[in-house]
Amino acid sequence: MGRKKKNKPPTLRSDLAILTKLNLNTFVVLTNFFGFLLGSRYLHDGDWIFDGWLLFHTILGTACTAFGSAAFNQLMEIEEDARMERTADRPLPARRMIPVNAFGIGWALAAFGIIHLAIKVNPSSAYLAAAALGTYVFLYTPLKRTSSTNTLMGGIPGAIPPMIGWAAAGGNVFDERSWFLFAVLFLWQMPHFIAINWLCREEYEDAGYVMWANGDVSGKFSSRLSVLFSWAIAALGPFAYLRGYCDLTFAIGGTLAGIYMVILAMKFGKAGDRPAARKLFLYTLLYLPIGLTLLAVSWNSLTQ
Ligand code: HEM
Ligand SMILES: CC(C)=CCC/C(C)=C/CC/C(C)=C/COP(=O)(O)OP(=O)(O)O
Repeated sequence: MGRKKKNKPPTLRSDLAILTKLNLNTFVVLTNFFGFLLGSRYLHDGDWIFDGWLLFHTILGTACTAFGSAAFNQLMEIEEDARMERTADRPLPARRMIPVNAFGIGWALAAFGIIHLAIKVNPSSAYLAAAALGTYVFLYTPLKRTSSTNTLMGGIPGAIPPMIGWAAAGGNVFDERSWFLFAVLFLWQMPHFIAINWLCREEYEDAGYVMWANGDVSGKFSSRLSVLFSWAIAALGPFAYLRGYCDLTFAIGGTLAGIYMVILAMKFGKAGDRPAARKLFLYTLLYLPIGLTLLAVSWNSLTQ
């Protein structure tokens, strides 16, 4: 997310990509897309045909809201970001962008995103996007300075985008399947972040953040937590199958993909070193497209 190696001189374009956390939010859009796909398949006899324009408006609105929320998050953490090597070269701490400009960009993007969803998609998708922005900016971001529960709270905005997609496709937000999508993303974020958190723990400590990995030199605590959440991820396969959400493809494939995460989390605990933690982090990034694709091909429709 931040630029660590200064291979190329920063440009306005690269600074905007950092301010909006383009890489991370590309994945957010991916989960949004899968939510839409699963909602459409569920409501339309398992058909792969869906409304392309509705999908376009959903992705545009969600992406802009997420980009705007990233700018607000960075506006609130200028001093902390300046103290961490990973984030020191972001445009605000590096003073290449003045806060008022970032504020304007954040406002314009977030307001456009939410209003666009409300007008072009539906009110529930707009409410969900506003809830994601609110929990990210007003709950998670300030909590990083005071409580390690911040990671659980950060899981909330990260898990809402697939629900936005589901609701945009016409799915009921309160349907158990919509909450299942929330659970997939919520659980996934834990090993994903625990690995990064451990890798950057000294920086987080120096910046004054209260995180799970603070003081965990051996990595044992971080590993135990990631093993626990990875087992929960593996259990999503049988759970979805038994609830009738999907067929055996995700039941088996999703479970195996989750078990591999358990193995990597255990190996990280044994080795307690950076390569093992990095492997776990990279695998979490791989799991997401694999797990969501398996879920999409496996997904049952309302009439099945
Ligand atoms: C509790 C929630 C989350 C936290 C605290 C978190 C934190 C982070 C951090 C600190 C990095 C940067 C690693 C680095 O600079 O080397 C990162 C990378 C990444 N995260 Fe997350 N993340 C969370 C949720 C998500 C979600 C919901 C997604 C998307 C679905 C996501 C996708 C990514 C991707 C694609 C990267 C790698 C790209 C990059 O480093 O720019 N994360 N995450
Ligand atoms: C529609 C909408 C608003 C979606 C929001 C999706 C979203 C951005 C989720 C946030 C996930 C998260 C807590 C990332 C870590 O941020 P961090 O700020 O701790 O990372 P950093 O240390 O790199 O700044």
